[in-house]
Amino acid sequence: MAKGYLGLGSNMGDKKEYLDQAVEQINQHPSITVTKVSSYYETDPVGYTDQDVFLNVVVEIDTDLPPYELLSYCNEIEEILQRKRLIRWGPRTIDVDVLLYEDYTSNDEKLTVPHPRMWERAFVMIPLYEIAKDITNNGEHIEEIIKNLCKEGIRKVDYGG
Ligand SMILES: Nc1ncnc2c1ncn2[C@@H]1O[C@H](COP(=O)(O)OP(=O)(O)OP(=O)(O)O)[C@@H](O)[C@H]1O
Ligand SMILES: Nc1nc2c(c(=O)[nH]1)N=C(CO)CN2
Repeated sequence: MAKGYLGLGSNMGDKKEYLDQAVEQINQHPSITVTKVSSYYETDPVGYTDQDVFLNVVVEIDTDLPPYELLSYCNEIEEILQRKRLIRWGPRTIDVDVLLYEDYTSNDEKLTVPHPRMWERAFVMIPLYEIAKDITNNGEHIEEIIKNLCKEGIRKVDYGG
């Protein structure tokens, strides 16, 4: 069994509903169990900025799927939830990224793990820190990494319940 972390983002339509459906789909796979879900964060768009704000969460999973099969399943969920790929870093109903998979590393274009841009993305690191306090990157603790990130444009959303 491997522990992994997935980053989810949505900035079209009912964003919370897309995130909730994606988490449900992840958990429905017979070889994946969702063990933790972060709070929801409303985040200003990074990269291509002329688009709606995102809603982001990070989930922790236990899985028997090997990394590429996990990626395929993440892509399948994006298809199911009808993500449209029109503009790079542009609007999407749902984006599911593989952030971490145990201590596995891969530099393949199809699957780069750890996700190559995660360490500089506050919309990933802040929800990740909520559910994984001991992550390190090249010996640097997640707390230190977050200290050096711009936290503007990241707002925790309380949906109640
Ligand atoms: N760790 C990873 N998680 C998800 N996709 C990955 C990963 N590493 C490489 N990829 C590849 O990245 C490709 C493009 O992914 P995608 O369109 O979701 O990028 P994006 O979400 O717009 O941007 P970003 O990768 O910066 O988050 C996918 O075809 C996928 O194979
Ligand atoms: N705030 C925010 N910005 C983004 C996001 C995202 O999920 N949240 N995803 C991107 C491509 O994966 C590009 N920019």
